[in-house]
Amino acid sequence: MSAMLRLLLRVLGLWRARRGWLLAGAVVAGLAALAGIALLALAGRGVSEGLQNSALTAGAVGSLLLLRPLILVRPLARYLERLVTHSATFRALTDTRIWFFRRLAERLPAGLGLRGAGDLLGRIVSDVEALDGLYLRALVPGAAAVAVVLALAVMLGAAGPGLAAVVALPLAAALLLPPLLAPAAGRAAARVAEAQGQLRVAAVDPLLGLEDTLAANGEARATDRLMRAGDALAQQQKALARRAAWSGASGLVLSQAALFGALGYGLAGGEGAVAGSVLGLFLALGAGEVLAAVPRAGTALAAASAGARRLFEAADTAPPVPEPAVPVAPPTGHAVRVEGVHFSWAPDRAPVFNGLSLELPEGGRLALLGPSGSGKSTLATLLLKLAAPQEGRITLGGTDLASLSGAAVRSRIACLTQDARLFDDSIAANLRLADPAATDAALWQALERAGVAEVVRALPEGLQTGCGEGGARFSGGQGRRLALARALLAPAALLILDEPAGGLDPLAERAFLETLESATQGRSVILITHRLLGVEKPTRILRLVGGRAIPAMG
Ligand SMILES: Nc1ncnc2c1ncn2[C@@H]1O[C@H](COP(=O)(O)OP(=O)(O)OP(=O)(O)O)[C@@H](O)[C@H]1O
Repeated sequence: MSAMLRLLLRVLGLWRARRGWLLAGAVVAGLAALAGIALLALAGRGVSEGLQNSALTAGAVGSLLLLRPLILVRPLARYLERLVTHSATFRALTDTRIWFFRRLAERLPAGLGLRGAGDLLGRIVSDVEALDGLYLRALVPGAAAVAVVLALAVMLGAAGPGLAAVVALPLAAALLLPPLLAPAAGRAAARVAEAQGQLRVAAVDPLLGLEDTLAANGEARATDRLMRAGDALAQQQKALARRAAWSGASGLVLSQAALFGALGYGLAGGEGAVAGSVLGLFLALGAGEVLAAVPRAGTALAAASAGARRLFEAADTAPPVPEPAVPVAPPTGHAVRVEGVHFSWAPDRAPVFNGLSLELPEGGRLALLGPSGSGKSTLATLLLKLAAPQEGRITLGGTDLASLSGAAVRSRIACLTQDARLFDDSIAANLRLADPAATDAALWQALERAGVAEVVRALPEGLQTGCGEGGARFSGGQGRRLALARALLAPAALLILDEPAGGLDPLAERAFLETLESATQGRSVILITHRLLGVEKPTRILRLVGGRAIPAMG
């Protein structure tokens, strides 16, 4: 329980900025519940006065007159409760998603790594969504139920302490159900969240690689995996539902016990106890409605803590490249020196670099060759400060990358890879990722230099044309040129081109490399490639061999 409590308290900590809304929601919910209780208390009083006196007494008339405004207040309070609690939840969950996204962005700079897209999608969508139960299905109904039980105890206590004991005690016991049931439900909810994650991976993975799935006739296997994941989820959900049903039934038993208590009080007390008994019956009925939501609070707490655990698990992994506590000011120059760098991706992985050293003066054009797996892309990752060397250092304009913020490094060094992704947005929005303040004229200039302005001009919607997911609207070559235009827009002095023409047909490849040569004039360039076609004009050629760079002849 304490682990669960810690998780839930940490979630509430994330929602600190929304505490005004959250508190207001709980207060309005408490007031709405109390309005319902007041309504039934007045009705009970009116009925018991009527039972005791044959004629309508002033008290009975007063109660009935007060009922009228309360009948209106109650639905209004309910409406307000929904409005405020849901607004509070949406705001809190939005904050959580943004917080989680930021944490992921800091922790996965070199890509998703071993975490699948489906798994992370599940965490950012469903696990965050499960947190709404903490507030909407646990804290809010809990606050309302506590307010109601307290009000009942006071009102019935005034009528007779015995009455308060037989009615309010079973209802107060119902308040203990969520904390009692939550730990066991928590384990079931954790299994449901895990199974949901597996289902999402089973669905998203084959869809992300749909062409490959179809090409390998893998639909049947993908469907089978999906079905098994669905069955496993259904089984875990059934187990959780069983727990929810048990806790619902226990809550109902306690509400019935309160009703019987009121009835028994009347029967045992004779005529003098009728008024109290009727009041007790009405109040127990009214409280039953509010308390009906309480047993479910246990499962909601469990589901929220399972979601929180998965969220924090991903959010708390150590960032691969810690930011310096006080970053130094970015240097003015942009010469690069790699000095005795040792690097491996993980302690149990073979090192990629064993004392790598190289230099690139300002304005230099370095071609970096090497067989597959020799670490060419890894060097780009280190230069972009998306990973950090375990030994040695890399300097930019004489300043160690370790003492610069990642953002400062990436504002001086831009990268274009063969996998450069166009996002499902307009051409303009895709280009402005590199420079949000760029004017339309600057966009056109970049498109011109990337040799793709003609293509865009011919589109009816021009810069506003949507690219489709992954740039599906364009051919491979066109997409590459749009990505180049984006890289050119970045005000970076050093451009890393990682297999920029990879995957294009020989003619398109040559044409694209020619465009690159002219478009990147005036900047330092590191061209990562398997082979040189002769179009490139490097000032220096190095080959990566055995984790070091040696001069090469192309
Ligand atoms: N993000 C990553 N996480 C873990 N390991 C990685 C990552 N990127 C590369 N590696 C590993 O580092 C080693 C070097 O890979 P890298 O991609 O740098 O080589 P490369 O020379 O660019 O190869 P290619 O020419 O095939 O692209 C490989 O063993 C690869 O598995």
